[in-house]
Amino acid sequence: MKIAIFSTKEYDIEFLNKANENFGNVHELKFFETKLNKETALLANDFEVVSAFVNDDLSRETIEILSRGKTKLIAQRAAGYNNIDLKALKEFGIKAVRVPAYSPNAVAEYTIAMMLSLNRKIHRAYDRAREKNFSLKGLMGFDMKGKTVGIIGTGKIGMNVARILKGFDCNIIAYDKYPNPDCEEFCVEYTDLDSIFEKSDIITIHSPLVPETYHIINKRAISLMKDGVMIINTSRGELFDTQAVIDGIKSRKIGSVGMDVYEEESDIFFEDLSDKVVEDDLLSILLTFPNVIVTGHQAFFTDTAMNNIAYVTLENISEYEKGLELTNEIKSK
Ligand SMILES: NC(=O)c1ccc[n+]([C@@H]2O[C@H](COP(=O)([O-])OP(=O)(O)OC[C@H]3O[C@@H](n4cnc5c(N)ncnc54)[C@H](O)[C@@H]3O)[C@@H](O)[C@H]2O)c1
Repeated sequence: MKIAIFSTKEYDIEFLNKANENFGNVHELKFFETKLNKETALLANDFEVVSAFVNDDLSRETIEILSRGKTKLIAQRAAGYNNIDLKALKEFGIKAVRVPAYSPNAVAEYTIAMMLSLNRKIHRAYDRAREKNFSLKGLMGFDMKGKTVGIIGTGKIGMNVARILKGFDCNIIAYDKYPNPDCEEFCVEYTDLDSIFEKSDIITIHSPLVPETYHIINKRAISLMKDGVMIINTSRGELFDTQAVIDGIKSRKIGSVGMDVYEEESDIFFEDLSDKVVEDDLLSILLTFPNVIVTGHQAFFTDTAMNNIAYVTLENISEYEKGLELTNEIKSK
């Protein structure tokens, strides 16, 4: 089957070609480096299957253009699918599949890496050592043992964060719209959202981006938090009200922030902009703070995750091709 694969970097091509060998190279993969959006959708005119990544824009307009061509299936190479208009998919008779769990460990481990780096100021010590500055001034952290960590969203990733934090002897509290009974073994105590804000030394978010979670970290939430709180977002940028987070850092209410995602990341992340002027003022401000770590949506990026993403994407497409039930179908509500 001919598949138009958008937003591809060298590493995507490598892993998808390798996975295709497992399927006897039956899939005809056409790689497009460009993002999929209403301007580029015509490139997929002749393809029954289109594969997209997190910052591809599958809004109604894009889907309508795809529907005028041959496209019948969107294969999302990710777990989250907030970039896809599900109502439009239904309207235009296009199905979508995703990779629900390519490696929750990858994202959970990265979340912990961010926590530890911010706490122990590894990012600052690294820069200092390169300048042969071995002063410890400003590098003091805190023991993780006994600290209260609030996890918002205890699905596959949030639960793995709890599993790792149990090893640090943290006190783990959580909020989830649908609490996960499997989390109990990691000593997770469920509570309401405001209590998470009020009681946590560290808050980490692992819920999807849905209308209820949009700007879940906002001015009001921040006002309830402990002074010096650490907040980590490896989920989706829009869970942060970025301006409110910046204000919270400036007022010293927030002690540190780790962001692997950003509200306006779609034209910025995954690109090398090192010789360009970045026009995004909020991002520019965030990058000036010593107590903020911003990374470019890399929490998923391990060899295990890349293998799984490539393999499950092609398996999803094979199911479609054979007319089988789509195990990982994204159902419109
Ligand atoms: N940075 C990255 O590289 C990266 C990679 C993969 C996933 N993610 C993000 O991580 C998110 C979580 O992934 P997952 O695999 O753990 O998903 P999951 O579906 O297993 O878990 C999500 C959890 O959030 C809960 N939830 C749903 N609505 C909620 C609400 N309104 N308030 C609080 N909790 C709510 C669900 O009940 C569930 O327990 C994804 O949606 C995606 O946005 C980021």
